[in-house]
Amino acid sequence: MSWTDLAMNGRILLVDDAMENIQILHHALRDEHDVLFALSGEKALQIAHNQMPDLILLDAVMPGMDGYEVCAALRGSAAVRDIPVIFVTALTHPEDETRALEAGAVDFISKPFNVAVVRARVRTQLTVKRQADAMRELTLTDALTGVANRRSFNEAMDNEWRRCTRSETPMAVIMIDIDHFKNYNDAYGHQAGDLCLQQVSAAMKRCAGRPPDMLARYGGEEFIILLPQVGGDGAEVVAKRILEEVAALRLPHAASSVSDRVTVSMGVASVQPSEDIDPSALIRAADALLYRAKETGRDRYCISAAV
Ligand SMILES: Nc1nc2c(ncn2[C@@H]2O[C@H](COP(=O)(O)OP(=O)(O)OP(=O)(O)O)[C@@H](O)[C@H]2O)c(=O)[nH]1
Repeated sequence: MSWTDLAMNGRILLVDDAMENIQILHHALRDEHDVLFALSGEKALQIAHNQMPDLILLDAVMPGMDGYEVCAALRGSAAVRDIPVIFVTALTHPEDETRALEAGAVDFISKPFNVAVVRARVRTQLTVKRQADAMRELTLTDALTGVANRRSFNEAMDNEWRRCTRSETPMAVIMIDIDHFKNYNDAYGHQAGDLCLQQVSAAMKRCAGRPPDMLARYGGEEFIILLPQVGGDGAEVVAKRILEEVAALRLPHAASSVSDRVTVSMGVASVQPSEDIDPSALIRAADALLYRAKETGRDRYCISAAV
């Protein structure tokens, strides 16, 4: 994506209780962006959650929920916290501007607005937002395999742990390690090793692809799968599928004592999350079971009922 593209084709949500203001802004932005609108703060929050706009242009003074309250509500919700907000308002005092910025707005446009200025400011904020998104993506993704990294996994684990505690649903994790991977590198070279990691991770991703599931690279050749709202039985189905998918890759591994193909070992653990248990206990349990899978012959999974 070029620098110019970064500033175009955004999804912009216009929030104003006066339809004529929406119309002017819509007219100004529709050629460059996909424009949504809401006539109240309440509706704006609903659309923000459902449509995930890239940017919100928000009127400060509205009946019912005003712009400051909408901004605070957006900042309080993890799902929409990062959507930038530009205040658009007839208020002209520096205190109004300060209040908007303190509420979390990234910019402030005064009414009556100049269409060219609005367009330019929207382009700027869209570019900043997209750069921030790309940066976030980089910090949460493993560069070699494209799957989540350990940091991203830890974040998801904490969030899902809380969610499963609240909803009283179980959680499972599968710790996965490629068998005799050191020998693989030694036999085929580091580049082939990298390719193997990419192929095995892609195969595993196909096995746990439901929205809350997460595959992450946990260490060098160690991966972990987070399965929220899944118990031991469900996790075992995923583990079996992984054995099959990795076998189906048919990647030669002449330096393995287990098979002439690349294989994996897994530890599968599940638990009913609660505030009394630390999420790390589940990971430790999966790790111990992975160790047992290695000890008892590799190319298999070991599972325990619950932590
Ligand atoms: N090619 C490649 N190799 C990696 C990468 N990260 C870690 N490794 C290698 O993975 C190997 C891990 O080896 P060990 O932990 O000794 O285990 P193993 O050989 O897989 O043996 P078992 O786990 O007991 O089956 C080491 O040789 C690391 O250098 C990577 O990004 N690319």
